[in-house]
Amino acid sequence: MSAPERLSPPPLSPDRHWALFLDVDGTLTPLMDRPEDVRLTEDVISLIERLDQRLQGALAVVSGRAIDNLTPLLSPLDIAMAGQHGAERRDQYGYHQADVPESLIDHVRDALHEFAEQHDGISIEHKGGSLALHYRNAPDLYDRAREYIDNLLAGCDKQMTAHEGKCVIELRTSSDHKGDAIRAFMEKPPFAGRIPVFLGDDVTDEDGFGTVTELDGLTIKVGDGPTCATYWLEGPEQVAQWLSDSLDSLKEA
Ligand SMILES: O=P(O)(O)OC[C@H]1O[C@H](O[C@H]2O[C@H](CO)[C@@H](O)[C@H](O)[C@H]2O)[C@H](O)[C@@H](O)[C@@H]1O
Repeated sequence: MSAPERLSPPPLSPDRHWALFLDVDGTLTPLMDRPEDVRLTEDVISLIERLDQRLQGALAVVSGRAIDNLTPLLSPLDIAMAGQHGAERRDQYGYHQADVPESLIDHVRDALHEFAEQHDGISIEHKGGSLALHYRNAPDLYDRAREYIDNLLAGCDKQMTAHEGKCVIELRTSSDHKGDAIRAFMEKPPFAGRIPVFLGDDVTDEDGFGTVTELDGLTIKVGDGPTCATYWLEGPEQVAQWLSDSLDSLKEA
């Protein structure tokens, strides 16, 4: 992986059939101190709605958030979604979730809350089948948090794995990743037979870029950081502009 070359993506052209996959935090919306304070603007919601119609439903958000959390965030949209980095998916075929060993999740959740109670600025997000420890408001505590998590997971026979994101350590039981979710969507209508396009900003989006590259699609990295994506956009504002340009371009069909 290398730093992106900062090649601007062209808008989606009307002569091809595209399937659009969108990350949420850092891509559709700027990062904020607290995940629960994030809102999508009405403009972005409207763009997604019109693109979803134009692409005949071949649009999905692919997020680290839980679907239960994405649903109100994206309201009133009723679109395909993958949550918890691919551990769950919801589309016209129903809801699919990787197996969740609940006693393990409960044990790890309690241990993480214990750590958070002892360390100001640390917060825990419980997503159902996975968990996240946020340290954006206490970045100096990263080393201590990572060591605590490594010890905790070693004591659980490594049935969960830890993944780094932006000021967050995500703990998952599922080995599914964003690329697996995109591949699963691409196997069925309305996605099947189309060219996938994925926009994402974080380390965990690299799995999505890898899969989309294998499927001969387009990959767009948002913001700084090493990536295997081909194209680059500076931030959520530029993403919204690209979505708007793509919508205009697709209307020409
Ligand atoms: O895959 P995404 O849709 O980008 O979700 C990744 C994680 O996003 C959220 O955390 C991040 O955004 C927060 C709000 O801006 C920020 O406070 C935090 O530091 C970031 O890591 C979300 O809370 C996580 O569950 C997602 O996995």
